[in-house]
Amino acid sequence: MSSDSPLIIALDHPSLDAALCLADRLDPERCRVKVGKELFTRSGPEVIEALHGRGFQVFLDLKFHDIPNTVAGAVQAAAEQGVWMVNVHAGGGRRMMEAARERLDRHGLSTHLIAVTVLTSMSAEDLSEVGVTATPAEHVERLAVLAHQCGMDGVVCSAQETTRLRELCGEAFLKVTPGIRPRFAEQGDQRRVMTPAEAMAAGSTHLVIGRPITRADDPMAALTAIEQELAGG
Ligand SMILES: O=c1ccn([C@@H]2O[C@H](COP(=O)(O)O)[C@@H](O)[C@H]2O)c(=O)[nH]1
Repeated sequence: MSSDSPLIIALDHPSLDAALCLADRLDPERCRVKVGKELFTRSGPEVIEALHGRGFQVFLDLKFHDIPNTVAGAVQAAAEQGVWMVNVHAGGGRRMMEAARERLDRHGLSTHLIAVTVLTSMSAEDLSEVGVTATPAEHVERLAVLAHQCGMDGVVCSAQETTRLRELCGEAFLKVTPGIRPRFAEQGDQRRVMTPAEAMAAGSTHLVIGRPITRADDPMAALTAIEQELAGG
């Protein structure tokens, strides 16, 4: 089943059962789902099969970052499980991203391959502490242009950067944006945030939303409120 919705729900749960409990309340026509490091490390590929069995398209968010040969193999393994999207860190560089692209193409695997630019939890101060003197926006632009040149289908960035990336990399280049915070939600550890409606207006193609839904007292009511915000109501 495929969804026209831009919403990707981050199933950041500590067990397979907890993740499927929420997935069973979600509708694969209304959203996609994301499996990240915690859930995948606990449950392994079984979670992907279980979500596919329920009709969901799955973004496997493991942010691969290693030498080119290792990342190419990991991306191939993910794509062979039939996931809709997989990602690598753009900071792994040109040869790493090109190796991942080449591996998927050589095996005729159509999984979307995207690159993480600067984590949405990072501020200018965080970047400077790890030796990056550019602003988050400047560094995102640099990494996104590199990812585009390397044949990535898009990037993970914050919604604050998408307008500029649309100019630099075009409409078709995917802009997958976590750090989405509806007005009712807490910011938590995220630093470069936007509301769902602001993010779509700025040019995000997909919105990744976790805790504002998964930690809500009523997750389905939170999802409905976000859908209504996006519908302009
Ligand atoms: O830059 C990034 C890349 C990935 N993420 C992931 O998205 C979700 C966001 O969850 P929230 O609870 O809505 O903050 C989470 O799985 C992250 O690992 C990100 O936030 N920023």
